[in-house]
Amino acid sequence: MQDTHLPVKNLVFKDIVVEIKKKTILQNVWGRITSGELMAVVGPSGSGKTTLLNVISGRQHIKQGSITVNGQKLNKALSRRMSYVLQQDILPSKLTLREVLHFTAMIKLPEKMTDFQKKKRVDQIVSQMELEKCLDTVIGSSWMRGLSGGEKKRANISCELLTNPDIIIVDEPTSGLDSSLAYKLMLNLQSLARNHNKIVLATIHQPSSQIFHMFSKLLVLSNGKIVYHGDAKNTLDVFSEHGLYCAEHYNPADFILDSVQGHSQKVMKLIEYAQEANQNSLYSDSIATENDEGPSPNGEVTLLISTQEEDTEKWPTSFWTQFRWLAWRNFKQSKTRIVSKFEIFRTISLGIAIGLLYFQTERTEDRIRDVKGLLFFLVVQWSFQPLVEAILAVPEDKDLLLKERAAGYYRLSAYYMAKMFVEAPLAIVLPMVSFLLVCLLAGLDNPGVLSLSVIIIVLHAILSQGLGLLFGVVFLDIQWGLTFSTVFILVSMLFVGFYAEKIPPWLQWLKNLSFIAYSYNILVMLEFGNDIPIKCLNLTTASSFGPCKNAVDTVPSYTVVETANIDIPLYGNIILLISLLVIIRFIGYLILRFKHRPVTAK
Ligand SMILES: Nc1ncnc2c1ncn2[C@@H]1O[C@H](COP(=O)(O)OP(=O)(O)OP(=O)(O)O)[C@@H](O)[C@H]1O
Repeated sequence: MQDTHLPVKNLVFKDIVVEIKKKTILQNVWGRITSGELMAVVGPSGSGKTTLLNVISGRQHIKQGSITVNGQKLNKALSRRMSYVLQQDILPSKLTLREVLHFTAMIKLPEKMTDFQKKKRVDQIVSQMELEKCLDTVIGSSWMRGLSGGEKKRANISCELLTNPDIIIVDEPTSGLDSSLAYKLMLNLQSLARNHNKIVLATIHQPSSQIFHMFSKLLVLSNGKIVYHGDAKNTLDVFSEHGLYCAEHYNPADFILDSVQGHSQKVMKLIEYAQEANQNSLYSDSIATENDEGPSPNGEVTLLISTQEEDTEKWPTSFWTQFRWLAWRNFKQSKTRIVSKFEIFRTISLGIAIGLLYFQTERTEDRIRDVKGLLFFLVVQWSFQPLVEAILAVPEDKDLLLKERAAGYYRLSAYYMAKMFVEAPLAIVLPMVSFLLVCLLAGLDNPGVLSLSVIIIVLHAILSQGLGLLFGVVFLDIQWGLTFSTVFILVSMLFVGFYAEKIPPWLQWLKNLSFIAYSYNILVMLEFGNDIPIKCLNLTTASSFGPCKNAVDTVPSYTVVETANIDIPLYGNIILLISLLVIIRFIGYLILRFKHRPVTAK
């Protein structure tokens, strides 16, 4: 994939200053790493290691400083030659490792590679990371057994290695692993640097002495400042020159970490020494300064890329490929929820129960309210069910989406369309089956009316699902999503006019927001908007239905619509329903795009 590129020779970062919420997290941090080297970033917890990796990978805004690759400022094209393995192993829990690697290869490797070449690339990585034995094991989660911690970490790294990046950034690769697994994993990373000429940059919390000796370069941070930066093998000499002596047989990494806790006089001297080294070596470095235009005025990572380059290289795969593979993965990940026997049982049994309650309802004056009640109930049922399902579906892949967006895996539009496509059966098949079942049992079986009503209930369910996705992406939290949606649906129900016919004038406007009202009104107009006769009761004087009071035997059905206080005509309601459906989906997309824009990887 990189054949057409010049090889990456070095990565240099200079004078990096990061401030978060007015707190200085990194202060004049600098460093240089060349291909074939493994650089470790060590330091006490909270010293700024992850922040530094976020900066180098272009995911954290900086107040000051610059990052260059081969002397060229970091830009989108160069960023694509880096891979960032996050500390957390965020992978789709229900897929097997083989499926995850296959998906990643299909989405991330360029379209011009054949499927065979992509498969070969996967095999190569699997063998490099020694993952052959667990290819058919599911990834797993805290609720479901799957890959072990070490396997999951290697799986995570493998996904990032598929594109054959030149710069590999890994945050805490050994956390949670036992010493032998940690050692093996670091051997893998060392081999990537040494044998494949990559630049490998990793933060390590507490390396063993065996692991320490694998590092070519070391960068020691304390409270956001550099205490040491240089060859790993020279670290102890520099420390001892400043009065910090490591006892024989003591783990050098432990010694370094113990020494830099707090800012003693000796550590302050080391910080000064590191700053001097920065002045003396790095600024005279011709590679670092070549093509370097200095820090951007606002201190942010400048993305120097031509429009043409961006257009042609922004995504490795087309929208269609991304949509297809995202739909495939989404289905695999959510199929137990989408094709759920519980869901089918709930829908059918509830359908039969409702159908039997309203069994073969006669067209008589006293049953008009029952039929309207049934239609109202069905609309409410298909408001709650798809909406709740969609709210539960969004947080399911929140972390995965944020991680993959930050790494530029795919277009957000491809993700959103795939999600809608995969979730669609819940909003199409189930309401359709349930509605037909209930209506046939209840005797609402006029073929013309029934077929149009089914379409309306499906549109309503799709709208409710869209609202669920919208609330899901707004809150990205199940509890908040469910709480808000319950209030929203219950208020929408109140404003239909079914429970309260006289709504106070100052609250009338809320009627327009009731999405339930549009669908319910349409169903009433379809069911009663014809001249099929309704039998009046004999009690003409006591009749509760106005049109029957004129001592007539029957009245046409449309008199129900005329007396129903519906102020928008049938087509107006249909247009409003469809418009709402499109607008809600679009707002959901915009919120996902702009509210949850990935900035940092942590
Ligand atoms: N979004 C944020 N808001 C406020 N403070 C933050 C934020 N992100 C990071 N920090 C602070 O920045 C400092 C450096 O954090 P960072 O995660 O880079 O440290 P670290 O060395 O990677 O720590 P650890 O080894 O525990 O992962 C910490 O004090 C942290 O609390």
